[in-house]
Amino acid sequence: MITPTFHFSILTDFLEVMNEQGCILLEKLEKHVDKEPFNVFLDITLCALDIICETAMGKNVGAQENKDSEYVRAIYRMSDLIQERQKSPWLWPDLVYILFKEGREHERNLKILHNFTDTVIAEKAAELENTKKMRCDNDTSCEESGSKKRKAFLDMLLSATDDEGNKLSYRDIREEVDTFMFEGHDTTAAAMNWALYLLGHNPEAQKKVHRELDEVFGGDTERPVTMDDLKNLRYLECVLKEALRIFPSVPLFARTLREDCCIRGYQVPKGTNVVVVTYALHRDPEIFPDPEEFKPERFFPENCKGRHPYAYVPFSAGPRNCIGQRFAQMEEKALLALILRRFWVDSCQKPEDLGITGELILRPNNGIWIKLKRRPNTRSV
Ligand code: HEM
Repeated sequence: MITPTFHFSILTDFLEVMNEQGCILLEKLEKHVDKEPFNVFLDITLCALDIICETAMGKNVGAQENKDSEYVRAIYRMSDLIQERQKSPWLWPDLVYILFKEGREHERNLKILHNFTDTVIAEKAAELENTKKMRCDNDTSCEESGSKKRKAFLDMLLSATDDEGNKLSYRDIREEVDTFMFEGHDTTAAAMNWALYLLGHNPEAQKKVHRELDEVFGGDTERPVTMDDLKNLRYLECVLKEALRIFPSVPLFARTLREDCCIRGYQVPKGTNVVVVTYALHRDPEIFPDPEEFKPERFFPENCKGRHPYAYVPFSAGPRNCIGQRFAQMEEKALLALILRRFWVDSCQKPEDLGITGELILRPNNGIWIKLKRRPNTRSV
């Protein structure tokens, strides 16, 4: 019911948001050009948060300009609380959790998030009622006093129906939007940070990205990235795939076996919980020789031939795979293109300085420290 909402035309609308928010990010990065190393992790994360808020809910929360807003603080506090709770089995029962100060804090923050989402849903539902009375040109863009109105994922959910014509309840919609808010920005933010870190350590690969960007943009560092540009950035795509191989944003996920199966000669009965550790799977030297080496060429079409489709699964696979995959790939590519067509990146950390942790998301606990230089021969228009 939801997957079709990710069709091409809405993704084009989303690219507009990515360009707008990407420009704000670029202005923030400009301040660091030719200066000391700085930690780029939060800048990229707040940009990804603004993008998901606007595309999922149609609401600009301005996190990049105001990281201290109540809603933004509640999102980050909730992530910390959830991760802490996951590691503390005695806090798992709800009745016990609420007796602890963390449990009460969890309740308070959840209320802030739900109030925000409820208000946005109510506003959108009212807006939808109003626009129904107006002429809609097609199912992705409505004409209101002559201007094209951008659609958010929430608009799609409000009008989505199943095969019998039933609509989603407000509660279902809120759950979907909240899931998107959480799944849809930390993952892409981590992926973009890891890609910058890897490029900053691999100047040859970075030069190839720059060459490709120059071919596609002709040295123009200002114009928005288009869908056609994204299609032409083939080497950058391989870079992003290789970054997700080495540092998969979701380093493991679990499934319950629905039937008995045999894994490497071991009989595993149905009902067993299995964990797919992508971080390890992606380092199988038989499939990816020198697995710790960053080699985007591994993902050239000719080099992928014959590779098992489940040897590389950063977005999982099968019926419960990631529904935001295309969105994520588009966001990563667009933002990396915006950043790299303007700047040269140097990474300032050794792998052991990263403080890699893999709880819900594979993160560098110490941030990503980079230096930026302006690229020569780029022109503003
Ligand atoms: C680089 C970015 C991303 C990566 C690596 C990623 C990876 C994954 C993985 C591995 C799963 C399966 C998790 C499990 O089964 O436990 C998943 C599920 C999911 N992802 Fe993503 N994701 C990314 C970005 C996004 C974005 C941008 C969105 C939304 C816009 C999104 C929405 C979802 C949702 C809703 C699910 C649950 C699907 C279901 O259970 O049927 N993801 N993702």
